[in-house]
Amino acid sequence: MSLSMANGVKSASATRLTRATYVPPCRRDNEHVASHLSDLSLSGKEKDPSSLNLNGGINFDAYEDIPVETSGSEVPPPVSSFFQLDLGSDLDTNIKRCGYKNPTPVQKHAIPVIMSGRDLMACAQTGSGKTAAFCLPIIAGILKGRNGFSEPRGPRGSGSRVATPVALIMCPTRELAGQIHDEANKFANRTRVRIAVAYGGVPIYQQLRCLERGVDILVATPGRLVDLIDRAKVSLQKVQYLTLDEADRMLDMGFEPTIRRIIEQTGMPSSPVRQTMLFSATFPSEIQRLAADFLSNYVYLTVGKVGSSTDLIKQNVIDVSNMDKRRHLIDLLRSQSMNAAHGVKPLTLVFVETKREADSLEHYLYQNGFPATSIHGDRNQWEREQALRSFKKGNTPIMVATDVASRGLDVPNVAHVINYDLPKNIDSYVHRIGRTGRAGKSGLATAFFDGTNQSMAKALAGVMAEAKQEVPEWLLQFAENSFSPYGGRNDHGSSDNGAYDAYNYGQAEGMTWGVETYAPSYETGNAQMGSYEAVSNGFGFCYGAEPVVASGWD
Ligand SMILES: Nc1ncnc2c1ncn2[C@@H]1O[C@H](COP(=O)(O)OP(=O)(O)OP(=O)(O)O)[C@@H](O)[C@H]1O
Repeated sequence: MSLSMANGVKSASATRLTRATYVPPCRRDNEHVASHLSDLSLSGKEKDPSSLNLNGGINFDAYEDIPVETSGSEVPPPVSSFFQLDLGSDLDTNIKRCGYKNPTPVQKHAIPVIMSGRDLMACAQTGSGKTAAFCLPIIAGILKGRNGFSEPRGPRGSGSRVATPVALIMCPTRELAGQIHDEANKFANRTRVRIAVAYGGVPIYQQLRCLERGVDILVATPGRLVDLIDRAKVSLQKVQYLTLDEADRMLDMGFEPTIRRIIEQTGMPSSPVRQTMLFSATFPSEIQRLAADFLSNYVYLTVGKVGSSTDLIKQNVIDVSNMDKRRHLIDLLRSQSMNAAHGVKPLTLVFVETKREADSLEHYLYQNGFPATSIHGDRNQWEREQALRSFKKGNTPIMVATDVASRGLDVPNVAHVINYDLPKNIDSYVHRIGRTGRAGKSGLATAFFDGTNQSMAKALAGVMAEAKQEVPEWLLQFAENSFSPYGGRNDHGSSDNGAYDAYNYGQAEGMTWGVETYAPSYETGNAQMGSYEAVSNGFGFCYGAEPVVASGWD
């Protein structure tokens, strides 16, 4: 926690409020929520949530104040427009087609670094465009024959049955892999760059068929990749670009030995022949070891503050007893829908602790006239994809979710995230609320705080203060009385499952990156479901398929 946050908490007035004396300002909260949602500036065209094109309406001024720090020698300067990047006419066209007018801060800084051939360790806030930050320069590099390769790799026409991608993007979950694959395909549209995705839980033969057509960029989860290598269906000997996305989470999930094996024992060219990019939200010592082992002369880029949320998200916390939560939720949703601009039903994501509660709350909402769906680990893949599709289209504008939906899920129009049950650690909170307020849009996050959440008070107050949010006096009082300084983090600021942020790490371990800031907001591992490379119906890994993608929920 930053000094300013800590001070903010400590400087709270000494008035002690107890739960018995405190009266939750429910009505005021609901009015506040409703007015905020009606301010979310939906234009006429955006009345139908499924038709929203948020990319065109990005408020880039919102990013102007974000602190950006770089360290490393001779860091290539940032650009201010995509065209300055000289990505090539195909990519310029595709960027326009995607509706991207200007690069986001992480893109402004990271793309020139990657295009210059340097290794990169980058960290940026949720929803700030990290995927394009690594996809665009890789595709441009392949098209331009940078790093000595101008031809697509793989079996196509080569007589070989072994796919030999020139770029490998590794990530922890099948949903994230699908999402990256989808994004990369948009950028590579009508170019000769071929992109495939491979993840576990689905029959491997479908993926093999795609790989046999030849692949330049392979997006993969570690387990399935090892399987493909062992079957001699993929060779990494030609890999020139290696990206580890959500690297910290892969480590949390126990993938380190697998990742090390893939990088060190499969014939992949070593650094600096190979260019390596590491995208991570937090910087535990394992990540630094990984960086030291696999990156050379790298640039370290940070956009935003460690473990913090973007101030695009209006955070609201309401003291409500466990017994009153349902009634309060209904009140909240009712006033939200009554006040919603132009009758728009804002997409609302409600996070709960357990799968059972997700089912039960979905049912309860339906009974009370709120079309809702749910997403959690006990639902099969078809149900999950259905739920997500229905949510995205606004048919069921409320989705009740467990933590499986907290990370990476990119549903552009989520207007409101409600932490019906607060998570156990603050990282998770930051990831959850990061499902709204994406790509320069504003969003709203409401947390229900009850007596069982006292250990979260200090961290929650800190995250709110850091994002320039108004912290209620009663929360500051809880924070003062709280025993846990980090809200589920251990003494080093680490979340329960191991990762911690550079800021806390820097304080605890004397780390000097030359910056005081950093890290965006990924949550760390979620043990709710056993497998992270779980089942899919097979959509999404052949070209032209239209996958329902969402990362981070498994
Ligand atoms: N330059 C841009 N202009 C407009 N929209 C953009 C731009 N870059 C990215 N986006 C859009 O912003 C959204 C968020 O991007 P992305 O999913 O890459 O964020 P992220 O930083 O990886 O988020 P998370 O940390 O939650 O995974 C996506 O819908 C993406 O299409």
